Amino acid sequence: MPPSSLRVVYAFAREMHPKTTDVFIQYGTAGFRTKANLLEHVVYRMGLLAVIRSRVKNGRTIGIMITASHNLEPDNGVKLIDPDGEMLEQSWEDIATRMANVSDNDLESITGQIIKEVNADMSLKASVYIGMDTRYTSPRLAAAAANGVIALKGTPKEFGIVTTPILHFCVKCRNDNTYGVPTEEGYYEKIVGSFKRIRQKLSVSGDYNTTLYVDGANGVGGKKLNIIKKTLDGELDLMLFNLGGNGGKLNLNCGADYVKVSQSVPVGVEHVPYQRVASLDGDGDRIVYYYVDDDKKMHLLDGDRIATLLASYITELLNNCGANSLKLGLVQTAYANGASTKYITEELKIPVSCVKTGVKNLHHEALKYDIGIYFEANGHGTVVYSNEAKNTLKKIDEDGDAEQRKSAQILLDFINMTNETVGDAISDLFLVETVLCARGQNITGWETTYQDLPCRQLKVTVQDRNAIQTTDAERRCISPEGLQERIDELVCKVESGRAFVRPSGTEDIVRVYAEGDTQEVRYIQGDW
Ligand SMILES: CC(=O)N[C@H]1[C@@H](OP(=O)(O)O)O[C@H](CO)[C@@H](O)[C@@H]1O
Ligand SMILES: [Mg+2]
Repeated sequence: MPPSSLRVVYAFAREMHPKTTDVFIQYGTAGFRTKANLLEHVVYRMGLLAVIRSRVKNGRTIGIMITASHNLEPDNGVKLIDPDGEMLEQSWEDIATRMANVSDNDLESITGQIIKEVNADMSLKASVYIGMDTRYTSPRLAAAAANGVIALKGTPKEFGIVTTPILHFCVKCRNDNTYGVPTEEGYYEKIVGSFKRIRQKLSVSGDYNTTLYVDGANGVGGKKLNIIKKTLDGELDLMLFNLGGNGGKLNLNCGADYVKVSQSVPVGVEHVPYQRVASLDGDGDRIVYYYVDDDKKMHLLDGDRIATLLASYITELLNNCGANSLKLGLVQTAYANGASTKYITEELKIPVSCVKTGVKNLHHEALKYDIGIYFEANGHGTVVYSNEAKNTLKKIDEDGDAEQRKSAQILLDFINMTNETVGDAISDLFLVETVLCARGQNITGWETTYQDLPCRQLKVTVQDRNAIQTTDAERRCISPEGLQERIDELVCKVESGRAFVRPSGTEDIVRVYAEGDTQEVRYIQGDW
């Protein structure tokens, strides 16, 4: 592109999407996230960067998602999606941060520098998919992203309001047409279609009940389930709550993050004892389950539970079809409940690894297995399958005996129902429902597999959260000096005690996590 036309681009940026704040913003665990009114220039610049990234990837499609997930309505955010539907490659996070913080005057020269550094051929075509969540600030930001793409002569395609995982899925399909059709309908066809196919093979039996209540967090996930609900032909009876009407506010006292962190039931949901409820987050990439008992006590079945449920079922199917040579493993973070890790290692006898917080870290570790299951305790996770795993199962489906073929077919549908690009509340919901149905199990049956250790998570505001540095997958602190020794002193007095602190990558706070064998311990050690 000749320099004169680039100059027009930057004049346009100054005019239409000026940088109005000097507050430094960083590409964190899940992209840029802050108050929506501070983001317009950042999103425009991410439009420019997505075009550069697409050209570095030979014109393959890149995604831009406008969302602040579980944050409250005044916030918003933006993140880039790489061609395989994965989170942006880590080395580009610094590039994104540089581009977001430079002054309007220096935008032109920095962009030029970056184009050189990454060796982008600016004569190539570039394609960018743009999606957004339901926030009232999202359309304006999505338009800024599209302006950025057009400015560098890329081709934007706007998907409107979609869940984050739907956009990841579409990006992947656009670059790999064997995965599916890159549209919202293509997504339903693959995920929901596979669910219905499996249901034809499994009869509803035992304690399983086809009614599922859903807390939609007043976000996009509930809205999409409302579309899906009409196509389920009675295979699953969804009762949807918190769909954004009746004055319900996005993520306010509802949704997966609220339920997990506050360990309380969301507002806006009718509570019937022992009825299982699935709670989604604002952009539909996280899910946790819960129920209330006769005493109105809430029982939470979080991401660790979902991971163990899926891992045990997949192991069972692998054994049934004689594909035991495939290596299956589970990936967690330090926030995983100690009881779940013990159950996975001692009962399921499945290898488990612990990595740093953030889905990208879990995803990459999971890819090391033939079948890698990863979940954050907060309900963000999925399963990834290697080509070797898929081919082995297809071969069994062709050559195996009747029993083996039956299990291989169920597993192949199970794979099809999985959004392998990223954690996906809708896909995970269908996976969980499939396992419970196959086992004739209700939510209390699922819960009995192990008992969670009581735990608490707190947020602490400090002057400089980056003063805290960690090691060993964030489980130990190396700075400031003396902090880890003090934690150790407290923890060693507690049976099954474990605690750690780490700076958040999405909020300006430090997170403190502690667990022990009884809830009371918390009061004895009042200063936790
Ligand atoms: C303890 C916790 O839940 N942390 C969350 C949170 O990250 P922090 O870096 O802890 O702020 O947001 C991430 C993005 O949604 C999510 O991946 C992660 O699990
Ligand atoms: Mg989310």
